[in-house]
This record gives sequence, structure tokens and C-alpha cells, in this order.
Amino acid sequence: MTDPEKKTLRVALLGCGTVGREVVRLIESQSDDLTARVGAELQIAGIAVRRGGRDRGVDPALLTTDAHGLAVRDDIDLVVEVVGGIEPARSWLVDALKAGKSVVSANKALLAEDGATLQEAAAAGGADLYYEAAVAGAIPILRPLRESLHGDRITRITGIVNGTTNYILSSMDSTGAGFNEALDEATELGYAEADPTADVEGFDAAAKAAILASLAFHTRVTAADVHREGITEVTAADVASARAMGCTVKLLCIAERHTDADGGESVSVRVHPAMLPRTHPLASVGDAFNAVFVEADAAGQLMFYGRGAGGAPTASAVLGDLVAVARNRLAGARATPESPYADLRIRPMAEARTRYHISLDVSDKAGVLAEVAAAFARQDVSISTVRQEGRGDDATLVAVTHTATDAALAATVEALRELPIVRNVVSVMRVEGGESK
Ligand SMILES: NC(=O)C1=CN([C@@H]2O[C@H](COP(=O)(O)OP(=O)(O)OC[C@H]3O[C@@H](n4cnc5c(N)ncnc54)[C@H](O)[C@@H]3O)[C@@H](O)[C@H]2O)C=CC1
Ligand SMILES: N[C@@H](CC=O)C(=O)O
Ligand code: NA
Repeated sequence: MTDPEKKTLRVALLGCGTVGREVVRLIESQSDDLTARVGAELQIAGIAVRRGGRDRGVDPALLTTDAHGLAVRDDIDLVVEVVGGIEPARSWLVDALKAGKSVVSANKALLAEDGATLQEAAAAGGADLYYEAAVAGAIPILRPLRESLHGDRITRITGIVNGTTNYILSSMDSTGAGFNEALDEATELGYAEADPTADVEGFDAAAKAAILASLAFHTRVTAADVHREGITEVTAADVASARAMGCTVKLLCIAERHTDADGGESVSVRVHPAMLPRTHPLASVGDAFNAVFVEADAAGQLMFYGRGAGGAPTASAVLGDLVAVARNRLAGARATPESPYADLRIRPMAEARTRYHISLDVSDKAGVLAEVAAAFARQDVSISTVRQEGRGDDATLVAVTHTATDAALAATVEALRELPIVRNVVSVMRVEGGESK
């Protein structure tokens, strides 16, 4: 355990990729300032890598391929994990926490899948577990939820929390870039996950949504509780159609608190692409930037904005946490543990209330509009606007609904697919913002 007289805290760094390298750079380049802020020197005592032999611009004497051995070593006070994935990261961190080492992690996949196990290990070892970098990179959002907003009642969080997909959608919108070209650029810039499927299929955003909802609503939400759809099916036509309606397409995470019919409370958490009016505060969030829009009873609306991906921005959040856990360690203190006391029911997606934008390729016959309108009416879904694009056999009918349950909207789309006059359901996308639920 830490010697109270010791003026050096020894840090084990697990992982030396995009984020890890920047963590090393910041610790080394700001060494004097960090020492002054913490009250002790932060010294990197070892760096775990998957394979040795490569020049990473760090002292080769610090490198080891035994991450577990390093994380639990007696001389280590603090562990920074920037490797990612569930195992073996979970085993390393559980053992390090149980051994009393405070942990800073950027690993949203692990925290969303099994944060509870890490929290239990932290409690058992009397150690801290901080993970500000795991959600929205450099943006301070977890600490505000855990501390600043603890006296308020949060009702809804709407966020753009994945930099890679925001980069892709923004490029498709502004320059007309293709999906694959934009994804390659995002990967080159260090935004994408090791397997970018996690980004484009929405897994990364879903993990972040689970973490945000857990903290905001004082309950336990895991990645499996989040309804998830990615952006791989968003087409240039969807983006153009959104533009024609004064909207833009964003991958949104939406976490809401609901009052149920029996007076109890529940939460819904979803991640999916959606059309958003260009006047909405999140619509102007471009490039790889992230933003999280928080609505709370007393505070009203709050917006957190900044760089959500990339080595240096993410390392900034890691360093902030490292300073915090180092100070706690010197003070012999521990952050107040999270308490998921509310234990709220998770609402299924079918009960969520949304609007839909539906684009139909229809036969050019009299009465088409009436048949389409009847299909909506049968499910009790009311149409807000309908317009025709093109003429004759090339005609496309575009309908935007009022708010209805997702189940009713999905049933409407199924019914439309069955209609002989509908040749093809060209696109279906939710519309968010601009209409009360
Ligand atoms: N890149 C970004 O913008 C952000 C990344 N994160 C998270 O930070 C973590 C790291 O991300 P990146 O640095 O981008 O990934 P990366 O893929 O660039 O780096 C991960 C490093 O871990 C190493 N590694 C893998 N298995 C290992 C093992 N068994 N022992 C030791 N090292 C091992 C890899 O060789 C690689 O160098 C992930 O959890 C990621 O989700 C969080 C926020 C933003
Ligand atoms: N791959 C992630 C990195 C940060 O969390 C993203 O694109 O946002
Ligand atoms: Na953050």
C-alpha cells in the first residue's frame, strides 16, 4: 500500500496504442505541473504491450508483455487501462482493484458489460475506479453526472457519443463523401475502435449510452439493455431526404426516465440513426465532435460539447482521472461509490415514442395516397406531412408521422410492405426533436 511519506506514485500503463502513447506524452511533458497539482510525482513504472520489439517512442526498459503481472505488482499504486475489450482486461482490473490499486480506464465496452464486477472489486480493495475517458472522450460528462448534478433529477439525455460515425455522417452530409471513404479517414485519424464494426454498428455508442443512463438515473443499465441500430444502412438518399426536410442525420443515443401507468418509474435507452432538425442544438455538432444534451428538473437544459475521440483528447480525460485518484490516494480517501439504488425497470423499444420518416416507391395509380394513408390509420399512426418526389413510375412518396409508439410504427411499415401498390419501402428512419412526446 502507499507509503504516506512517499512523494512518488507509481503508475502501471496497460496498452500503448493511440490513447496510451498520448498518456505517456502528457505525463512526461507536464511532469512538474502534475507533481504540483497532485502533491507527488506520477512516475510511469511499467507499460504493458501486446508484443515487444516495436519502437513506440517510450523507454524500452519500461515495456512488458505481462499486463497482469504489472497491474498487481507490489510497487504499483495506480493502474491506467487503455487496451479495450472485455477479457483479459476485466481480470487484470479486478485483481488490481482487489489488491488496492486505483484504476483509471477508458474501456467503455467493459464498463457497460460488467461495471458491477469492477465496482465490487474496487469496494473490496478500498480503491477508486474512474473512467471519464470512456464516454465522450475529453468532454467532462461522467464527473458532472456523478457529482455536480447529484442534487437534481435527470429526466433525459440525448447525445452524439461516437466520433467515428459522426465524422462519417457529417462528411456524407457536407461533402457528399461515400461511407467507406469517410470510415477510412476516421480510422486514419485515430477515432475508430480496433474493430470499427463497434463504431458503425452502434455497439460503441450503446456502451456509452448504458454508462450514461446508469449514472444519470442511479440504476444499472448494461449494453444488452440498450436498443441498438448502427449507420451501415444510412444511404446518400436518406441524407438528401433529410436535407430536403431541413434535417440532418445523426447517430443519437437517447436515455429517458418514464413514469409508468402504475406510478413507478422505468428507463429506456436506445441508439439509432435519426433525422434531426437543423435548428436542434445537436444538429450542428460536426466532424468527430461529440455532444451530450442533459435535461434535469431543476437545472433545465445543459449541453456538453467537445472532442469525443482521438488520442490526445482521450488522454486529457485519462489524466484528469489520474490526478483525481492520485490525490485521493495521498489523502487516504476514496471517491463516493456509485449506488444504483433506484433499480429501475428497462422499457422495451416497442414502448418508445418516436416519429418516422418513410420513403415509398409506389405505383403511379389513382388512389395510392388513400391506400397508404389507410395503412397508417389502421395502426392509429397519424401522418404529419406527405410529399411526392418525382413523377409517374419514378414517383416516391415521403411521409413523416406524428409521435407514436415504436411498435405501432413498425407494424405500419410491415403493413406498407404488404400493399401491392407499394413497390419498395425505400427507407425508414426515426425523426427526433421538434415535437413533444
Ligand atoms: N481512440 C479513441 O479515440 C478512444 C479510445 N477509447 C478507448 O481506449 C482504449 C484504447 O483505445 P486505442 O488506444 O484507440 O486503441 P489501440 O488499438 O490504438 O490501442 C490498444 C493497445 O492495446 C494493446 N494491447 C492489446 N492487447 C494487449 C495485451 N494483452 N497486453 C498489452 N497490451 C495489449 C494493443 O497492442 C494496442 O497497442 C479502448 O478501450 C478504447 O475503446 C476511449 C475513448 C476514445
Ligand atoms: N471509437 C470511438 C472512440 C471514442 O470513444 C469513437 O469513434 O467515438
Ligand atoms: Na468524457
